[in-house]
Amino acid sequence: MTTEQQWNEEQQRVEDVTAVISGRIRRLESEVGSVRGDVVDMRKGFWDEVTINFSEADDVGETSTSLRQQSEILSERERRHKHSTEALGRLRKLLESPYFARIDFAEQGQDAERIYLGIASLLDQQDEEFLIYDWRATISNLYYDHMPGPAAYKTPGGEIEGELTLKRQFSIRHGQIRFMFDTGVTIGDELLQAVLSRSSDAQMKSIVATIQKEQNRIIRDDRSRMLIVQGAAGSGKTSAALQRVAYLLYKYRDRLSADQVVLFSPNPMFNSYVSTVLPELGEENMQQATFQEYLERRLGREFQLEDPFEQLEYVLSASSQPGYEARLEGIRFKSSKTFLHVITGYKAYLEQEGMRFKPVRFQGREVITAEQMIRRFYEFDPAVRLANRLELLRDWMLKELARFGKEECSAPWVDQQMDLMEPEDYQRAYHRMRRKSKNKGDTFDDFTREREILARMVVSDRLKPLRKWIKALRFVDTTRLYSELFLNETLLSQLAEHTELPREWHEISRQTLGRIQAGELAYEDVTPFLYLRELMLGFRSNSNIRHVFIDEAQDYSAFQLTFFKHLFPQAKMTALGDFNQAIYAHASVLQDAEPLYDLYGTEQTELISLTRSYRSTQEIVEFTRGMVVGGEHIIPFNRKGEKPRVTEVPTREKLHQRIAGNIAELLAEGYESIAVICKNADESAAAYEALEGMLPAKPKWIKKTTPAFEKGIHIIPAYLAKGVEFDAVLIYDGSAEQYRRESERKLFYTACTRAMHLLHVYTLGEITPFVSSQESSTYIYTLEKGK
Ligand SMILES: Nc1ncnc2c1ncn2[C@@H]1O[C@H](COP(=O)(O)OP(=O)(O)OP(=O)(O)O)[C@@H](O)[C@H]1O
Repeated sequence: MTTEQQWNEEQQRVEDVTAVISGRIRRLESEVGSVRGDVVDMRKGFWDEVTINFSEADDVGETSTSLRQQSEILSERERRHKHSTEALGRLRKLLESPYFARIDFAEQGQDAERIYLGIASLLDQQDEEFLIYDWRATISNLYYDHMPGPAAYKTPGGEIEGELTLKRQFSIRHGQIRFMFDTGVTIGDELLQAVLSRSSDAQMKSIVATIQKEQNRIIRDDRSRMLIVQGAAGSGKTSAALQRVAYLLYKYRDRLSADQVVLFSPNPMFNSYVSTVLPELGEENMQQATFQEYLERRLGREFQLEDPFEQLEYVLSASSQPGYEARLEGIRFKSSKTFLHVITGYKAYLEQEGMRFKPVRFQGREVITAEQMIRRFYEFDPAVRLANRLELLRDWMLKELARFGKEECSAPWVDQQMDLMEPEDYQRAYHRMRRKSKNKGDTFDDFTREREILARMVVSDRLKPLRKWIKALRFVDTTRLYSELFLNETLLSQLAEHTELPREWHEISRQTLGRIQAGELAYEDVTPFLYLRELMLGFRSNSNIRHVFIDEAQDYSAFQLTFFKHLFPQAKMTALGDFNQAIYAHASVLQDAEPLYDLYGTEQTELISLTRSYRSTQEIVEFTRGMVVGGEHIIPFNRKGEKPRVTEVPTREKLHQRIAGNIAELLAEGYESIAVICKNADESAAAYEALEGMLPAKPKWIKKTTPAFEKGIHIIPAYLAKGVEFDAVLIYDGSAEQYRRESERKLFYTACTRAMHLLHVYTLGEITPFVSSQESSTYIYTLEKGK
């Protein structure tokens, strides 16, 4: 316990530090104000101050120097303005809450130094001593990694040893200490308790004050090229990822900017959910994207692309349709290592034989036939890489096309076309001719030359799209090449190197080809298709990105991760996920970590596991962990709540009455975010329609396109609830009818683990085996009889 005197001393310090912060804010405000004034003024006067006179050659040089100088001054001021505005933002945050912890550390043989930790550093008036240390500074590690007693931290100059004599935590708001206490074993169980007991928010929160030791390892990992985090539901993977971004931006601030970091997340709503964490820490947000957005950008114009949710909806809802099992087998196969191997082997095969090209057609005639192209292509030196040979072919084709164009000038259609030409076209031709004649020293009053140039112009205009098409290597028939894998079983077996093909291969092929013919690509085909294309034509990459974060990494296949590697060749990767939440039908990259290690090699790869779950109460974790393999390793955080309830109802009408009644009670008790989690979109639609009129407040029906996450009552399919959390979760229908297949186990687990404080499973008829196989003491069961 801290004494009153200690409290008063600390309060006094808070006031002293706050006064320094206020002073600095005032100073910076007037500076920012005046810099902003300058910038605005300069913008206004920009063109007035530079002399524009292009009439004399000398003046041109002078003018551009003058322009350059002006623009340099302007951008320097803008940089300063941005810098000052950011500093001001951080100071305002510090004014709210200057620090959250104090540690006293005595280096060997020296007196203890008091170190206060906050979201940014602050020096005293003389710029000599740190009043606050940034939580990301090396010395701050002492707070996260050590309990009172002997302790050490690493600096670039070596390890500093000593003793941690005090570890104190604060909650400070508006210059007042709300609570403070000295902690022992772990980072403030009390503070963590307090933080976790709060109700959920529409936005994810920063966890700087309570980062746990194992999470700190993730945040500060500097060595690995590939960092894999396998963590239980609610173990703080996303939180740690975001703090890691903040850490990297701080540590490498002279060479890393926020736009060089990208976070891939499962859907747009999740993006909005996490978007405030970095700004809350005084940092600019990283880039955020979904993999689907990328795929759409690359292939969306050529095909109608199925998205992952459509695929999942099919998997969850179409089990009675013919061809269902084959599609499932196909999904698994197409995301497997074998298929990745098939695609890479196929490329090697194509270097020798089997290429497919589209002929160059002009007005219904084949200008260059596919056979000619194939012959040419395989005549190039086989030692030259496939992508380079395609470039050689392209150059040859462009020459062929030019030759064809020349010949075509005398074709009758060109004459006709020339008769239809407008005066502007003549004007253009005239100028062109003049230019050319000047170069050659000719005169241009020659009727035949005029005709010739006009004809060339007509032909060239007509051939322009073809040239563009050739330059973009669109003549490579990737669709035909990909289809070939499903048309030619012998070839596929050969490429699969005796790995047995799926049992229903014929049906899989039929489905794949059918979709391609209809101009569609199933989700499981999109990445392999694009991968094949990039292997042949060369990978498009973004070398500016230095850090890639992949959240919900279990939802990706090894194929997709390989893709990321090529896409971001200069980046380090952090992949965070939970194999127990792998809800897609394809093999999860986290199920078997081998492909992940293969990506950059064991040497450069590190795996960190998080087993402690912070989101849900102890009772909810004890209930949910029984549903998954290895669940016994998940450790609940010691926060008590009510046992989950399971209520079996006889009719749908009763189900809706009970859920509506329950929501009304929860709202009355002050719960602010409540989710009715359904299995899929159809069930959510039905639930929404039935419940909408029965509830005291309007619920939000969450769809895959919902852009932002808000507080309130949500009706949501389980797969969209991934990554987010709610105060109370009501499972709409946890019956055996809905959740019994192995693939549905993880979906059900994901749904239940979204609950922070309260979980209630409703079931229409017999309860899912994932609950009934549980220890009955982990939940309270009620059976409602009657019709
Ligand atoms: N060290 C911590 N201090 C305070 N809160 C924490 C800490 N770690 C995690 N939490 C809280 O636990 C909850 C779950 O965290 P988060 O969403 O990051 O977990 P996750 O592992 O990504 O979960 P899931 O895989 O289930 O989506 C959040 O409310 C987060 O604020």
